[in-house]
Amino acid sequence: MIKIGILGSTGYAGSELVRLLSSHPYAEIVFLDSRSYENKSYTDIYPHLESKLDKNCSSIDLMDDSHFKNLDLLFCALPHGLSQIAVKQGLKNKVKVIDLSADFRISDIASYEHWYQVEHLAKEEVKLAVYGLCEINREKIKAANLVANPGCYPTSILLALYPLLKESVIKAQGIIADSKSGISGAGRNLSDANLFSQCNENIRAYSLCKHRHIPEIEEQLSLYADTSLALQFTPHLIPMNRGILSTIYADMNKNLSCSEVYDLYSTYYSDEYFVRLLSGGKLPQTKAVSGSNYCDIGFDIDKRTGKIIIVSAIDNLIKGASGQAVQNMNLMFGLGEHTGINQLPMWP
Ligand SMILES: NC(=O)C1=CN([C@@H]2O[C@H](COP(=O)(O)OP(=O)(O)OC[C@H]3O[C@@H](n4cnc5c(N)ncnc54)[C@H](OP(=O)(O)O)[C@@H]3O)[C@@H](O)[C@H]2O)C=CC1
Ligand SMILES: CC(=O)N[C@@H](CCC(=O)OP(=O)(O)O)C(=O)O
Repeated sequence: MIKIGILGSTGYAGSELVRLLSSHPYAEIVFLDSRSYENKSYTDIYPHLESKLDKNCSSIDLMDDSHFKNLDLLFCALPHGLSQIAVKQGLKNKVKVIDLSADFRISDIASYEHWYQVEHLAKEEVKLAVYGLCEINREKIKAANLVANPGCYPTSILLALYPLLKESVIKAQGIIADSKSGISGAGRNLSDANLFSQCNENIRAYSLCKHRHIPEIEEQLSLYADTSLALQFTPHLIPMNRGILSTIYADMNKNLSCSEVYDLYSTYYSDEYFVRLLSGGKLPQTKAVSGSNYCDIGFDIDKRTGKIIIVSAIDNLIKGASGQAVQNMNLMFGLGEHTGINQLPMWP
């Protein structure tokens, strides 16, 4: 069994992790960290896990090495800026770490500090981190001690663009990504902007030209394209609990038909368990991936404008966070990649 500690276990990402690990055949949860619910039964907070998990929360003092003694793996599901000391302590105690925050996703520390407006306290560890987009970095993840789990918007955009940039099918400059997210993407913390009465029957764009995922996405896309690039990214909040739909516009570099582009995508993804390529005019929708670790991708080419429009859908809390984190765990511990995360989507 893999002995696991979870920091930030009561947040939305943390609680989905707990749900998935509770039925994972090789996972044993050692501690469920929480500042706010110390000594409370986890199922008092999350009743859907009743009789599946009999454990109280504990507030973990990260400076106490004894917490790491019996651990194989630490998941950090804390808000960004708070994982750095935890990761340092985990690695020092020879525990593998998967961090769900943005703290280790960006290799350019100056860029991280600029976009996140915090000083990085674990700069050396950033060099050890592998960007945990499983379909693309699988071999590196298998050997990693520290995995930076990708952001939710980045996962939906990067998987959609990877084959096209690798094969220079599209121009690297001028890509536009327009994404919509359900409200759980904002986490469980109370905020005026996330009140039901302000989100329901409402759609709004936010963080125009300055969303914190921009440097993360650009860094990865630049690697695929082998040139630096700037992405136009606009996120929207929509009145749903979960789900991300990204619509991405790019200029074609080559005069290819839809079936040729489909074949190209297939060479990258036909063996990928969690990427579903849609054909025959079908397009992704959030409900068709809800509750699952799938990323659905569809596209069309507009011959009038010379653009390809790619649409991708994920569940922000699963492939966009906790499902991908478990996929990373499976890779790091030599398990079948879909162990514990092969739930089919819910419908309706
Ligand atoms: N929500 C999503 O769709 C996604 C989230 N992520 C990432 O996962 C991480 C967790 O996100 P999410 O679960 O949404 O966030 P939440 O706000 O829902 O949960 C974070 C949890 O961390 C704990 N915590 C510990 N210290 C602090 C602190 N100083 N301030 C606030 N909370 C604290 C809190 O639990 P307690 O008080 O019990 O200790 C809180 O419930 C973030 O880094 C986020 O970026 C990544 C991809 C998608
Ligand atoms: C709807 C909403 O507010 N979404 C969050 C992004 C989700 C998240 O938690 O960020 P990471 O993926 O980097 O961890 C936001 O825009 O900040």
